[in-house]
Amino acid sequence: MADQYAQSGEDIRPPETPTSPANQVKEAAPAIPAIRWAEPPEGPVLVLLDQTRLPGEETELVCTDAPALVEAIRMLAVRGAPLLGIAGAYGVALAAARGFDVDEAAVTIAGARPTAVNLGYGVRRALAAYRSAVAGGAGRERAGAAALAAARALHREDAEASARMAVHGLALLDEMLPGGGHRILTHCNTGSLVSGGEGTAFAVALAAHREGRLRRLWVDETRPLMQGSRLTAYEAARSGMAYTLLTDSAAGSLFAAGEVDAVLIGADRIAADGSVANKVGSYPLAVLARYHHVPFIVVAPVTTVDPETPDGASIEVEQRASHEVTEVTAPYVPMAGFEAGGGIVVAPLGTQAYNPAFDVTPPELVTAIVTEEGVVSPVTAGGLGELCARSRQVSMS
Ligand SMILES: CSC[C@@H](O)[C@@H](O)C(=O)COP(=O)(O)O
Repeated sequence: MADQYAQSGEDIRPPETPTSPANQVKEAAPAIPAIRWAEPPEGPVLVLLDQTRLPGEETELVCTDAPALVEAIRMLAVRGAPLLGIAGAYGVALAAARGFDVDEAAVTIAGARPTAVNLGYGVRRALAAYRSAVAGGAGRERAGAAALAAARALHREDAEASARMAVHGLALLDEMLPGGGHRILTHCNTGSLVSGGEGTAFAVALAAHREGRLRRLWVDETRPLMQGSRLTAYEAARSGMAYTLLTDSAAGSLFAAGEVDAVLIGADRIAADGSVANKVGSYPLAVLARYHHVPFIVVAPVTTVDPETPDGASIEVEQRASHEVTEVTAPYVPMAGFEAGGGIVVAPLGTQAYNPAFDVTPPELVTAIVTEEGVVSPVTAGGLGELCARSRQVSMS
């Protein structure tokens, strides 16, 4: 493997020790928060860090109503399961605060993308708070305040969950890989850009980095929208961790070279049987991990477990436009209507692309699921009964 690195002309070998000076701990999160609520005089508005512009520009996108938020969600300015939940909750509060039809807003926001279960959860939670305030005699303003309080609570809880996932995930890594020096492969983006805190899978890698136990984060670029190269590499670079970017299709040779100790990914929806929907390309990694006897670890909050979806076949996988594959846009430039991306064309005009945003990994390929409540193996636990029960409790709170 060392020879192979040398041939590329660039020495990307892991540092001699995990705590070498090059591996300094810095702040991973962008200077602008992924989401924030602004009160008057700026608001009431919902302000998003426009993730389509990263890593080139850190710019904000201001949403004044539900249709603007729906567009931001569809074009992936705001994305990732936990953050979609938070955005959904704030979206309901926004509709209330600005005098729009709250029920209509809730329906359109919840329907913006189908796979991440957290989006609907966040919307329902804020809507329930709004309705219960109305039922209790509150006027529009007080009911809106109740929806906003629910959104803020979800935002805070997600940050707390993220911190606890990091603790459980790092303990699991240390148990599975005694000796430290973890070489972790991750896919898509699961850091502070998808969370009220430091994220899911990325938060675990960050914890390992801070403890001096991360030797290298291997970052899949994540075709076609490059969440890995644009966002995860950006967060990894900011944190000062040792990381290397690879094309998705290079993962096989990386496993074969014995360079991966564990795979850490997030999830958009976990079915009751332990099937995991995550960014397309996750399932092939699970197959590779099994073949190479490498743990495949999923990190997600309890709210991503969906007791109402019995199995993987029941998960709706979002299909996205052909142009995301037939054109290369860097950064991804949103265009009205989504008919064309306005990028560099890399396929014959008119080519139809198969472009599922997610794939589903069956439970037998999942070594462990890490939540804020602890670690469970879907196979040895015989399903996710307890986690489902917990998720039901949380979603009714
Ligand atoms: C905690 S993030 C888990 C997933 O939401 C993440 O891996 C992912 O697949 C995001 O997909 P995206 O299409 O960018 O919203």
